[in-house]
Amino acid sequence: MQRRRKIAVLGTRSVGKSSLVKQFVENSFSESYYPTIERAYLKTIVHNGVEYACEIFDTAGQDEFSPINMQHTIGIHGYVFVYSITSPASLQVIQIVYDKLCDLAGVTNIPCVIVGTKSDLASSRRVNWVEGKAVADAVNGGFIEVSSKNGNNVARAFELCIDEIEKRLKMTHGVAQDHKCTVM
Ligand SMILES: Nc1nc2c(ncn2[C@@H]2O[C@H](COP(=O)(O)OP(=O)(O)OP(=O)(O)O)[C@@H](O)[C@H]2O)c(=O)[nH]1
Repeated sequence: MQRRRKIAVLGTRSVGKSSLVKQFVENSFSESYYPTIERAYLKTIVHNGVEYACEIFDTAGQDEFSPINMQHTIGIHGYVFVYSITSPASLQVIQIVYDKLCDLAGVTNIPCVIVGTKSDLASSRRVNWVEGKAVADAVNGGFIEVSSKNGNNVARAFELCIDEIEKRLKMTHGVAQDHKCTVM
């Protein structure tokens, strides 16, 4: 049976959210930067022998002052929080956005994966692997570094998000079901 999973991709501006989603869904990458308004993508994947119909919401960038859009909470099963390995500030924003989401939802934990993008830009790296992993550990989420330019680890990032969602559904329902793990 196919399972439907809704995933929201959050993170500050220009970290590579759209590039990550487009590489995953369309296997394409562009060096150009077009600020995102908001867009949903559909992609079906098979992971651990189960078919998942994923609805992926690519959001406009948030910063530490952005209010959380309610559309980013209702019906969402899990989150991909994106920062760039070239920007320490973008990693800090993740913790802030995560805390705001938890406050809004009245929960202490949200199924998520922390994704460090632009891993191909080794000479511009300003956030090391350990620093990214520490934030992921603090929010109890998965962690991975990816390059949307060369495709490295992109699919794995979404599989890790599915893993976190399934873990949560098993905890709340005893067995992974098609329920929405609505954080509201
Ligand atoms: N080298 C490299 N560049 C990347 C990578 N991912 C994104 N970029 C570049 O970074 C810039 C911003 O990427 P976007 O995907 O538009 O970023 P975004 O987070 O969706 O931006 P907003 O819509 O403003 O929130 C673009 O010029 C991309 O080409 C990557 O993995 N490697």
